[in-house]
Amino acid sequence: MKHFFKSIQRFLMDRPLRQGVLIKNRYEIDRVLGMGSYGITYLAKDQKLGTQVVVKQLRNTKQKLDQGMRAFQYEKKILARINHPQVPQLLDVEESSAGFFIIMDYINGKTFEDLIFEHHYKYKEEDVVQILLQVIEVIESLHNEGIVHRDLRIPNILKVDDVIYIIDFGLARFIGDDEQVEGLVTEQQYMRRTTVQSDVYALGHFALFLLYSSYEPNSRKEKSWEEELLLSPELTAIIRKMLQSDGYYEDMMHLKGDLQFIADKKTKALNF
Ligand SMILES: Nc1ncnc2c1ncn2[C@@H]1O[C@H](COP(=O)(O)OP(=O)(O)OP(=O)(O)O)[C@@H](O)[C@H]1O
Repeated sequence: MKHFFKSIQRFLMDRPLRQGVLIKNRYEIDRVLGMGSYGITYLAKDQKLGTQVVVKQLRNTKQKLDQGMRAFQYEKKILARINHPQVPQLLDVEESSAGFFIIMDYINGKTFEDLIFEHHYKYKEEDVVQILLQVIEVIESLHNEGIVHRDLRIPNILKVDDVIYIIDFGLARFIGDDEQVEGLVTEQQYMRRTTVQSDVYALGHFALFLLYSSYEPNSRKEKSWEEELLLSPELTAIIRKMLQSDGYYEDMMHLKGDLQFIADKKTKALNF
């Protein structure tokens, strides 16, 4: 019974804000975009500028938990540090009895998850090389600022008119700012390390996700991605190195160099 009342209380406390609610007397809630474990993300309107913004609210039930508050403060600090045109900019913060909110740019685009699963885009090797080069350009500058994203997946990489944007810095960390990763399975551990290699590793999976969009299975037998995708030996070697199956990339610059080599080779072949 006690447990039942507790869950009802939690449900009521964590109900998303209604449409029309004003944050900081300025940001008018429109609708919920997503509900994560610590936060609720809304699309809102900045009444002063007439623009759309994203409001991320720390769940009321998480305010008293160290972990929840730490996650909120960390995301705020990371966004405040980043100043990149392809990353949402931190616009405002509200920390009062009304709640804890981060206000940032709204990136009105399509995620690669939307593009693959809703719009049925099929990415071929050349496309993937070009997309990776664009993503790496952004990530490399984050790394130069001492930040690792640690959650580079298809729902967090967007396209707006052919320009790539990176969102969701909820798991981002300053490089070397270690934390416990016990209890995670090996693959998660790789992605959660606070080193640049965790982003390289995640981008290896991102690349495979894109490449599988144009894969048509022709047998029921389970095979490795190398056997299924039949990529060029050069791209196979690069992805294997990204996934640390065969050496590893020290940084994004080396990865970019290898990808650029493939891209240039393709252009040269076309010019003949
Ligand atoms: N700046 C932004 N611009 C556009 N859409 C955004 C932005 N930030 C978040 N979103 C969208 O809002 C939704 C929820 O975002 P968010 O990533 O913050 O939380 P989540 O994915 O639900 O949870 P978690 O924090 O556990 O990843 C996602 O669909 C995401 O695409």
